[in-house]
Order: sequence, then structure tokens, then C-alpha cells
Amino acid sequence: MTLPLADSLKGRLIVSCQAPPGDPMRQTDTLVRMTRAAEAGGAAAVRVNEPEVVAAAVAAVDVPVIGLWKDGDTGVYITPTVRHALALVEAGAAVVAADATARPRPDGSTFAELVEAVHAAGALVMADVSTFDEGRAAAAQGADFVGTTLSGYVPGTPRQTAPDLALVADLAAAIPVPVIAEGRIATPQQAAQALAAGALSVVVGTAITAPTALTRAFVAGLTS
Ligand SMILES: CC(=O)N[C@H](C=O)[C@@H](O)[C@H](O)[C@H](O)COP(=O)(O)O
Repeated sequence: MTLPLADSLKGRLIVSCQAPPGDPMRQTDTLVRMTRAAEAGGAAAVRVNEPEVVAAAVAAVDVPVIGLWKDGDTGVYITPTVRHALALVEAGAAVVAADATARPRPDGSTFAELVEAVHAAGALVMADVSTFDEGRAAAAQGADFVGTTLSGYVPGTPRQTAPDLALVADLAAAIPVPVIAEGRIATPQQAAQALAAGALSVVVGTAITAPTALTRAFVAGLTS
């Protein structure tokens, strides 16, 4: 059985509307305007950080809101605990995105417990993984979507500059839940390649919604 939400995302773009701590764009109204711009441009869903922004985005757009809650920047920081996950459901997230890497969670919960709690509260779960084994485990633990979000970002693993399309293809061929390509997708061509590799849907963040990082890249290009 496919979920109605999965049908609405199939072959389409999800825009991640986030800004890092200290960035001038990190303001709820600004982030919500990004979600409205994404919707106006044809995005099938938006992905936003923190309950306050989730609640404001849910009120502002008609497309589904994927919520995450980044807490800290080391270890498990994307929706690290059941408490964070349930706060996102409370704020109206249709899908809760959470770290499903093979690392201990700060509240001692398992990923399966987080999935169970989110499902009981009435929302779906996107598992943010970094490897094939984590993706397979997340699917077995009940995740509704598996995203390649954390590939290249787990300490001790190689940093990458290109999207991990091999991971998208390997997971799409092996697991029974939809795979969402996310991370370093910088061009429409790469987004199309991710779909061709088997992704249900593609998340793009920096290349659309991060003027500070994009400006830095142009500045670096002029001086290198
Ligand atoms: C690793 C991590 O914390 N990723 C975060 C997850 O929500 C965001 O910082 C990324 O911007 C997002 O995944 C989209 O990726 P990109 O910005 O490369 O299109």
C-alpha cells in the first residue's frame, strides 16, 4: 500500500527552508516566506527546522510540512529524542524527520521507539540516514520514508561534494519504503538524476534557500 502523502511527493521537489544559527535569514517570518516561495514555485512539500517555524509554515502553506528539530551540532542532532519528535507533531508536521544513524540517541531511545511515538501521535517519519545499512534498518523499524540526508556528514566517514546517488540507487533497489534523495543536490540536472536513480522525491536546500552560503561560494570562486 502506498501512502497518499507518498503519491503526492512522487517525482517532485521538496524544498528545505532552513538557516544556520547566526544567519540573517534565521527568522521565523523570513523562513516562512521561503516556504511560500517554494510552494509558489511548485514544490510538493517543505522541510523546516524547529516547532515554532513548523507551526508558522503549517499556517502559511497548503503543501505538507516535514518538520525536524536540530539540537546541537554533534552526534545525533536532527530530532534527537522522542520529546523533540512529539513537539514537531504537536506543531502540525505531517512528517517528522529524525536521525536514524547507528549512533546512540541522547534520551536512550531507539529509532523504533521514536517511530512508534510519532505514528501514535498521527504523523509519519522520514529517517535521515548516512549508509545503506542504516537505511535498511530504518525501514525495518517502521520509517515511512528514508532520506540520504546524512551521507557524508557522520564524523569518521568521507566528506563528499556530490550528492550520494549511489546510496539512493542502492536503497531504492533494496527497501520497501520510498527513498528521498537529500544532500548536496545543487542543480536541476542532479535532481533529475536522483529521480532516475530511484528516488521518490528530491530535497533541495542550500541551492535554493541559502543566500549566505551561495554568496560565499561565488566570492570564493572569484578569489581562487
Ligand atoms: C547534514 C544536515 O544537517 N542537513 C540538514 C538537514 O536538514 C540541512 O542542513 C541541509 O541543508 C538539508 O539536508 C538539505 O541539504 P542541502 O542543503 O545540501 O541541499
